[in-house]
Amino acid sequence: MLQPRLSVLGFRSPLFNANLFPVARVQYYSTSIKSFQVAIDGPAASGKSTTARAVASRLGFTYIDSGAMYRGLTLKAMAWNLDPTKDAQTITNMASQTNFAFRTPQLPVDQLDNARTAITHVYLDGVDVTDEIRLPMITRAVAPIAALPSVREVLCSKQRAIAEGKEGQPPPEEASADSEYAMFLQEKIELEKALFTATSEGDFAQVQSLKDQIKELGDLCAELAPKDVSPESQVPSGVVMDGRDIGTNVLKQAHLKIFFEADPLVRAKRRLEELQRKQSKGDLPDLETVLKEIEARDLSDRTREVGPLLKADDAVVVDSSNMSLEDQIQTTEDLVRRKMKETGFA
Ligand SMILES: Nc1ncnc2c1ncn2[C@@H]1O[C@H](COP(=O)(O)OP(=O)(O)O)[C@@H](O)[C@H]1O
Ligand SMILES: Nc1ccn([C@@H]2O[C@H](COP(=O)(O)OP(=O)(O)O)[C@@H](O)[C@H]2O)c(=O)n1
Repeated sequence: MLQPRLSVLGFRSPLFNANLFPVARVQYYSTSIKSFQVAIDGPAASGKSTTARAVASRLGFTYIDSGAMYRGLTLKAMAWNLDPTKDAQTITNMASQTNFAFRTPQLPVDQLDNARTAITHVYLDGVDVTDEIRLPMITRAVAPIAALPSVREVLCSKQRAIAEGKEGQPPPEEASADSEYAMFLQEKIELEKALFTATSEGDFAQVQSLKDQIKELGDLCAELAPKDVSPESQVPSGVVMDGRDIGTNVLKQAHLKIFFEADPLVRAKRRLEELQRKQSKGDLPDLETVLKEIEARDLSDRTREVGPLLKADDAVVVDSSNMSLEDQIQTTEDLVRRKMKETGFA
């Protein structure tokens, strides 16, 4: 059973937009505009997200972090005290009903420091969960949820929709809190927070009552959500998506596929350095623990039946064990630019 320890999860300021409840949206898609697609896969801490984000930023492409979606769903499942061995269907329904969105701030693209420290904001139903989804308890719990075939089906289809610009628009930076819709949404988020606390305290009467209220408010918000979007402008000129099964499954037709490799010990050292950078105080694991966790997650990711971590036959392998981050980014950017020329995109 997943243990929630939910008191540490604090939702931050809610932001609002038209895309929080996709059921209420009117959508018009253009099929004539096609993006250049780059699929990046590889094991944990091989440099996928840092490189993918930097390259996307240099090329003006959209970056999609598929792992953040599995992490986000894990966060939500833990908040509702769900167990992947027993509650697969509920977790799958939760995945379908969740709106996932990203925002990567545009930073000067030539500075390596920016590449190292840049973050992509991740929104679950309009709520910024960027920090919460990186908590070690989420990292430890994500693999069994990501192994559920029905969950993968839902999230992979959402990932394709985001790549095509049909979903995943982030909430506006300036939230407009004056509409009735925004007011109800704010209330719903407050109740979600109360639900986290009630679940962690085992107050089951309160949990049930909160769930009922959240459901009612959710229905109301879905009705009131602004329905007009202009999807034509949402189709990105290019996308870089990273994960485990992007080249083999999600974006099988990607124009370029890259598979990052790196020695497990090198990856563990990088992850530990990252933890040290982010977390100046508190309990830091030792190198051996980080290495063990990385190896366990790699094994689970490589051996699951659906969507395993696998190099696509047509993927270019980049082993970054002895590469600086700068070299890894430059090598990837060069591969993308070359392929864009070959395929008539540049
Ligand atoms: N080639 C590299 N050299 C040194 N550090 C790297 C390199 N690639 C990535 N890193 C660092 O390693 C850590 C893990 O990289 P990340 O992009 O999060 O990996 P992934 O997305 O594959 O899990 C980050 O702190 C990143 O800055
Ligand atoms: N396309 C993907 C991406 C991530 N995942 C799962 O989500 C977990 C977290 O992905 P991540 O990319 O955030 O992980 P890190 O490599 O950054 O540690 C992975 O260990 C996989 O179990 C997946 O199954 N398929």
